[in-house]
Amino acid sequence: MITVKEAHERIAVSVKKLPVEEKPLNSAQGQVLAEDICAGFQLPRFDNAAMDGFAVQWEDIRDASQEHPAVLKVTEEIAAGAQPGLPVVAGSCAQIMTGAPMPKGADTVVIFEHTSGFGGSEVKVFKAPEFCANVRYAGEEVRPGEVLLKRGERLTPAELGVLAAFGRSVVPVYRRPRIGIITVGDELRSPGERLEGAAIYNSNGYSLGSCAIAAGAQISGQWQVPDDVAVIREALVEALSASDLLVTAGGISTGEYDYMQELLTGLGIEQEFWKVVQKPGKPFFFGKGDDGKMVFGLPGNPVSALVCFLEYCMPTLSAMQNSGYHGKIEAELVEPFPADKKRYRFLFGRIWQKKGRLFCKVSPKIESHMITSLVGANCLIEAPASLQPLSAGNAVTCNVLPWSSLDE
Ligand SMILES: Nc1nc2c(c(=O)[nH]1)N[C@H]1C(S)=C(S)[C@@H](COP(=O)(O)OP(=O)(O)OC[C@H]3O[C@@H](n4cnc5c(N)ncnc54)[C@H](O)[C@@H]3O)O[C@H]1N2
Ligand code: MOO
Repeated sequence: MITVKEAHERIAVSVKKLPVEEKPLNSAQGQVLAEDICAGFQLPRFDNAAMDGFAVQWEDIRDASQEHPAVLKVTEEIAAGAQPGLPVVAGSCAQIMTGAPMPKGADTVVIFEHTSGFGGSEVKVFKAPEFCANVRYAGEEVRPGEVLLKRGERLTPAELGVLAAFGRSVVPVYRRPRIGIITVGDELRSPGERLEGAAIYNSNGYSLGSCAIAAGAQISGQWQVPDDVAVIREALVEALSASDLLVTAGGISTGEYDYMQELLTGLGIEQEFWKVVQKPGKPFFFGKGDDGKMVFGLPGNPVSALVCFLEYCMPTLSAMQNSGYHGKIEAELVEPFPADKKRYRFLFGRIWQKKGRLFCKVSPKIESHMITSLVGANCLIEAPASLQPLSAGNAVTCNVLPWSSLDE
């Protein structure tokens, strides 16, 4: 048996980064940038109107009022995407739309609500804005060559919007990890099937698959197999050839029908460790193929499987994409934490913020078969082995779930 820390270390040194690929923007969401992206041009590219109205020389309208409007000759209309034709000179102006380039000579835009309106050859201005109001200046947002996005950033709507604004149609990203998920057990049935006798529904396939997608992975296949050596072996061979990383759940303990460890090593997966001093998830297995493919053998209990995935597989999937994994934070217990006497313990719970301090408590259901202990949880709380339960007021480490956030 090895410690949680050693398990992390063994896994971390085994990670191999995935190759870089050029991906069309509209299919790159959630992938990780493989290069810094610099601005190819300034933004805005040219001075332009921030509001619909009239591009004017401020000197002409500075004293305009309802009673004494300034009257200007309208020389042209400039729509967004059009080029101005004539310069604005003293006594003249151009009707201009938001985003349209400012004509030469104009320094200010008067919004149309403060004028007699669009359409005439003359316009009355009833109210003057500040000098240079309603103009967006070339380069005020981004200078040419400026680093816009850094390698290692995950592409969310924000990054995708920025890339598109600079005309990128493809983007260099680390390939998504292809993950194979095998769930094992004679008792398993898929949701939608009829349950008979002592059968149960396969929840691990779904919860682990969902975690993998949250980590930016691509599921290469899901295999739900009975406790049958030949069938499991076939699934393992298929899944290994289709995946960069393989996760199995179930059959990894020491029961009569727990074949996974033997089958994996029999297929040439070199065992790095099997069994970690943790609760839940003691019979956790990790090994590598001679091609470096990583194999995680998770225990079948639904909470144990998820704890192992969150603690070990999520950071691995991030590291394979050269992306950092969000850090853990400390919070103060408001209720006791049932520390284990011998094993490092993980329990789902809630963390929240109050007056600048972080507090947490464990979910009411804490056993490793209780999948509903996750409902309403937003973090995984952890604590080293201790002969006494930890009391309210003690600090513990929390890992906010990747799909959750801190409560206010
Ligand atoms: N004598 C011992 N018995 C057990 C030990 C031990 O050390 N000595 N370890 C216990 C611990 S801890 C765990 S965790 C489990 C892990 O066992 P396995 O990985 O072999 O898992 P299974 O036996 O296949 O299943 C355990 C449990 O989980 C249910 N299960 C399995 N797969 C799914 C799934 N896809 N969806 C929902 N539920 C699933 C299964 O029906 C069992 O109830 O072993 C303890 N026993
Ligand atoms: O360690 Mo097992 O994973 O407690 O349930």
